[in-house]
Amino acid sequence: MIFLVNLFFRQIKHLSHKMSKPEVVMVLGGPGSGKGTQCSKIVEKFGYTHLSAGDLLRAERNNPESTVGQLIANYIKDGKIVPVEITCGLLDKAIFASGSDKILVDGFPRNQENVDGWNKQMGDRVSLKFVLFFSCPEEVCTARIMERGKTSGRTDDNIKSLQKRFITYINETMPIVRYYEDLGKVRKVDADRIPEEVFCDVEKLFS
Ligand SMILES: Nc1ncnc2c1ncn2[C@@H]1O[C@H](COP(=O)(O)OP(=O)(O)OP(=O)(O)O)[C@@H](O)[C@H]1O
Ligand SMILES: Nc1ccn([C@H]2C[C@H](O)[C@@H](COP(=O)(O)O)O2)c(=O)n1
Ligand SMILES: [Mg+2]
Repeated sequence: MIFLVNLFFRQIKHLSHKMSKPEVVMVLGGPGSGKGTQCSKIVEKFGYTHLSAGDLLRAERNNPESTVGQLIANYIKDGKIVPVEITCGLLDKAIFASGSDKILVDGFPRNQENVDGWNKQMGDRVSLKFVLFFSCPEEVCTARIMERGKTSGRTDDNIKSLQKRFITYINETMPIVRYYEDLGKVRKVDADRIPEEVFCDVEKLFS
């Protein structure tokens, strides 16, 4: 009898675990604020799966069979935000393919269309833990990106694209940070310090 009761509760636990929604932390901040760098550290210390919207878009752009590759290439070079159907579709696929229940969504949502598309497609299927926001002055970010551009091979790591990315960030992404702030979801971290110091604050949010 005790064996059967134990088995029953083990099955319930197993099922509820399978049915629980992946927990998502969205990671926002200006170009070069250190989103990717800090995400790698979170992965290492806390076992999250890191999905960068920019990386997923670049992979899709580089896929010769993609029907939207050229469109993505144009948007990225111009520092504009790719239509949400594409980005959210890639994130959806990657989140559920990962099988992970702890996901970092890096660089998304970047505008109101991203928020609306996400809420519609993913709102009920994942649970938003918080939005990690890296605050960093534009001139610091610019210096970092120009340095990274010497070796990154990214088509948008040049001063012309970067200026456009910053305009997009100020005009379209900052209102989204404020939207989540009003919902009490934003955890702001000063990113204008060495990576290890930034991570000292980041890890407190996950511990
Ligand atoms: N705290 C830091 N101090 C100095 N350099 C940093 C710091 N964090 C990251 N970097 C460097 O700055 C560059 C940009 O960092 P990273 O790629 O993490 O930024 P990002 O926010 O993901 O940028 P993007 O939005 O362009 O993808 C990299 O070369 C990285 O090594
Ligand atoms: N939600 C997103 C995220 C990224 N992009 C495009 C436009 C960005 O300038 C580019 C690079 O992103 P990053 O690697 O810097 O995070 O990718 C987008 O359109 N929508
Ligand atoms: Mg990045």
